[in-house]
Amino acid sequence: MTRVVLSIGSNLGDPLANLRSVVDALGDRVVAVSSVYATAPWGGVEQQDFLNATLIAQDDALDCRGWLRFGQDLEQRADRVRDVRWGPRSLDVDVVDCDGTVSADPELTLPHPRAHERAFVLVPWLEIEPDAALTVGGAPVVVADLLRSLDASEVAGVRRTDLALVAP
Ligand SMILES: Nc1ncnc2c1ncn2[C@@H]1O[C@H](COP(=O)(O)OP(=O)(O)OP(=O)(O)O)[C@@H](O)[C@H]1O
Ligand SMILES: Nc1nc2c(c(=O)[nH]1)N=C(CO)CN2
Repeated sequence: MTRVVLSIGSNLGDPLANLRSVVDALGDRVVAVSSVYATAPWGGVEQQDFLNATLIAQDDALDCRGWLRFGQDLEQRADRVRDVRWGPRSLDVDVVDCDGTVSADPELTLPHPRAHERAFVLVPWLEIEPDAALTVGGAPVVVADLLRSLDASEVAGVRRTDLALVAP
């Protein structure tokens, strides 16, 4: 049994439908789904705002690599084109955490190497797991503390919408 934290995002096509496709594919493996947040683009590329959410899921058979492939398969199904780094995309599925595993493998770095810098990941995560912690630089850090140390303007760029993903 593995328990993962997934960050999902979209700013192309029908972003809400793209996010819903992940919840649908997970089915009863969903443990918790955050609200959907409209977020200002992170990373310096000028583009449309994103919709983002964070999910917790568990599965008896999938290992951490299996979760990576699961996400990549859904990205492909959403016709994701790999073009500009940190640019527009129909669907991005990132493995933020997988059972607390720490790995520097470039194909699957755990925890996700940039999750701790991203309010669009941490704010929704905190909503569904208020005592969440993430390993940063080899030590566990409480997500609420990570958020406090992020640039206030980035946090201010995260706006909760009244759209909600409904878990099955
Ligand atoms: N924890 C992880 N979750 C998802 N992909 C990862 C992870 N660690 C490494 N990768 C690798 O990152 C590669 C690039 O992923 P992707 O195209 O989604 O990056 P990106 O969304 O542009 O940027 P970022 O990784 O900063 O979110 C993938 O081929 C994947 O193998
Ligand atoms: N707000 C926001 N910004 C981003 C996002 C995202 O999901 N949300 N994904 C990116 C690609 O990794 C780059 N920038």
